[in-house]
This record gives sequence, structure tokens and C-alpha cells, in this order.
Amino acid sequence: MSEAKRLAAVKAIDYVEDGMIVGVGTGSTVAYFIDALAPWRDRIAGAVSSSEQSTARLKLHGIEVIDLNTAGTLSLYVDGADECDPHKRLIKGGGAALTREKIIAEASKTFVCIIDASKQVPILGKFPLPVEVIPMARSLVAREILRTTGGQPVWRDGIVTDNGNVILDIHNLSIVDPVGIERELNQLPGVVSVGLFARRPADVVIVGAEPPIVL
Ligand SMILES: O=C(CO)[C@H](O)[C@H](O)COP(=O)(O)O
Repeated sequence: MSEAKRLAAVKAIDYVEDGMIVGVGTGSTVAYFIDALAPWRDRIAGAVSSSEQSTARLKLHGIEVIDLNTAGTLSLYVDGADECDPHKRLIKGGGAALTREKIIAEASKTFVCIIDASKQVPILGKFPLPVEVIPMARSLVAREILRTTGGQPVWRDGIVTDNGNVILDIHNLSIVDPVGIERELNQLPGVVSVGLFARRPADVVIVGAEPPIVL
């Protein structure tokens, strides 16, 4: 499966242009993208990173990491996903970086999502939906999720996000109304962000294959 991820990541380089600041996501597929971006280090203006993990890899390749507040609106954001439906709506956050990923996606004109074919689903929800939560609200939010969605929230024990928060993964959801669930969960006090990218889906999805499939 990693060869498919690599093929998708390499294809995403087609969207990189001279002088750009590139938004960079998190995960094993994005790691291939960062490696493919390395030869561009002197042609791009730098990268905005969604995690400490990606920052470390970008710096390893000598790519300058720029604060989003300095960068402003980005032309391009490249990131992976845990699930992708036919409308390019996504579940993300398997790597616990959903909040910063969501911020950068929102700040970007074009969001290119790079996946292997196993991530394509007709309806989102088989992959447990990650929700980043302020630590003191963990039990409260879990009870509310149980009451309002019927899904089973499971604390990702031992994981602390780059923002110092915890993750609840919601199991057994069939997400027929992704925009509605995203809105509803976002409103719960204590929720920092929800790993549903429905209000702001991907613009382009690249499925790793030989040749890559661009949707
Ligand atoms: O959302 C993410 C991290 O928070 C990742 O994009 C998602 O988990 C996919 O990861 P991978 O490319 O390793 O399969």
C-alpha cells in the first residue's frame, strides 16, 4: 500500500509552482510528499506545517517552515486522509493533527488530498471519527457524543495533540449528513475541532496508482 501512497504524493508535485508557500499536512502519505518536495527547496518560498512531525521532516530536507500568520492565504495545501467519499469529503485525524490540518485547509485556495484506493468509501464513518477535545471536557463531550450521535466515543488514551489536547474517536457512525454532524459536534463546549472535512472538502483527490487517478 505504501507504493500507492508514494505514487499519489509524487503526482501532487504537479500542483507546486515556483515561489509558492506550500501547506503541508501530516502522515505517512505526506511524508512521501515532503520527500518529493525536497528538490524544490530553493524554488518554493517555504512551507506551512500542520504538525511537529511534518515540521521535523521539512527541516531535515532544508525546507523553510513559515508561520501561517506570516504566510497569509496559501495557494496550495497537500494532505492525506483516512477516508474520502465521492464528494471529496474526508475523515482526517488518524495522526491526531486534525486541528492544524483544518486551519491550513481553510487558509488554502486549493486542497489536494493524496490517498491510496483503500481510503475511498461510499459513506464516511467506518473509520472512527477523531474529535480533538480540551482535556477537562473529555467525559462531558463523550457523554454528549453518545447522546446526540449514537456513536461510541473512545478516548485515544496516551495521545496528547500538538495543542496539548486529547482525542476521542467516535466508532460506529454512518455519516449520511457530514456537514450536519460536523456543525453539531463543533458546537459542543470543549470540542476544539472535528476530523470531518465536509464544509471544506478537498478540491482535488489523487488516488495512488500506476498511473495516478486524479479526481
Ligand atoms: O489526518 C491525518 C493525520 O492527522 C492523515 O492525513 C491521515 O491519518 C492519513 O494518514 P496516512 O497518510 O498515514 O495514511
